Amino acid sequence: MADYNVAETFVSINGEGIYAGQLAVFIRFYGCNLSCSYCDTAWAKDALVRGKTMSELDIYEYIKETGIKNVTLTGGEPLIQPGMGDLLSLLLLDEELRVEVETNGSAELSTYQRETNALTFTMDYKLPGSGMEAAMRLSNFDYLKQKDTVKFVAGSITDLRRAVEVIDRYQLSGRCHLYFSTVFGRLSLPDVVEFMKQNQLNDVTLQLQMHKIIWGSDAVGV
Ligand SMILES: C[S@@+](CC[C@H](N)C(=O)[O-])C[C@H]1O[C@@H](n2cnc3c(N)ncnc32)[C@H](O)[C@@H]1O
Ligand SMILES: Nc1nc2[nH]cc(C(=O)O)c2c(=O)[nH]1
Ligand code: SF4
Ligand SMILES: [Mg+2]
Repeated sequence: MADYNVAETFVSINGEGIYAGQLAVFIRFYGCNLSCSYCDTAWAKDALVRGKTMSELDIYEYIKETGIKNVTLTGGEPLIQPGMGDLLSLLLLDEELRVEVETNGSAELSTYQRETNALTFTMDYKLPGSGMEAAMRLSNFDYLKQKDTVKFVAGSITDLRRAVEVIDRYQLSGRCHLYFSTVFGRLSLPDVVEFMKQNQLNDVTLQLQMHKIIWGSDAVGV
């Protein structure tokens, strides 16, 4: 039984990814090994913030108390928490739950056993504007399944061009979901759509962070 450092827990609608628009219970883990230029959750790795300690059972019981079936594990970076494999195994024993892990692309994915569609990874590929591209673990692409997602958060058209290069070079089209998002408020959205048209990006989904549209970009706990 491991203990996990949890920055916050809440129920909201999922604003991102393949379950966007559906209710989800969020477990936001404390701490991150990267430092993206645009991080909207930098407080969750601030040394002054004390996360709460929760065991696997505490987390499971909290999830069940909410009555919500979509579970999003995020952070910070969830996959640097020791014991994460045990937590995932426990959550997946409950066939009612659908677990999504938001991960930053630097953590090893091959260690997680996945016979089930109830666990999906949304893996960021950090683009040049993040300052963190060198940390990407490219071998993760080999472990992605159809229901997983590679997500590119772009702060410029240069970033979008790099995303297309990565999709082409690693032949990601058709292998998993591909999402574009913008660093919130940073890029002109018509320009992003124009870029998608120009590049005939038939397999890419543009997603806007729905929770920021609903509650504003500075709201926490939503
Ligand atoms: C806060 S991160 C936590 C999970 C993990 N550390 C990661 O980076 O994927 C969750 C998602 O929010 C995205 N994100 C962070 N800051 C953002 C911003 N300012 N605008 C748009 N998306 C942002 C990240 O790229 C990631 O896809
Ligand atoms: N409502 C809402 N949906 C989200 N989907 C992914 C989030 C994240 O921070 O990983 C997030 C978040 O912070 N809030
Ligand atoms: S990896 Fe995720 S949590 Fe860490 S700094 Fe980047 S966006 Fe923020
Ligand atoms: Mg967020």
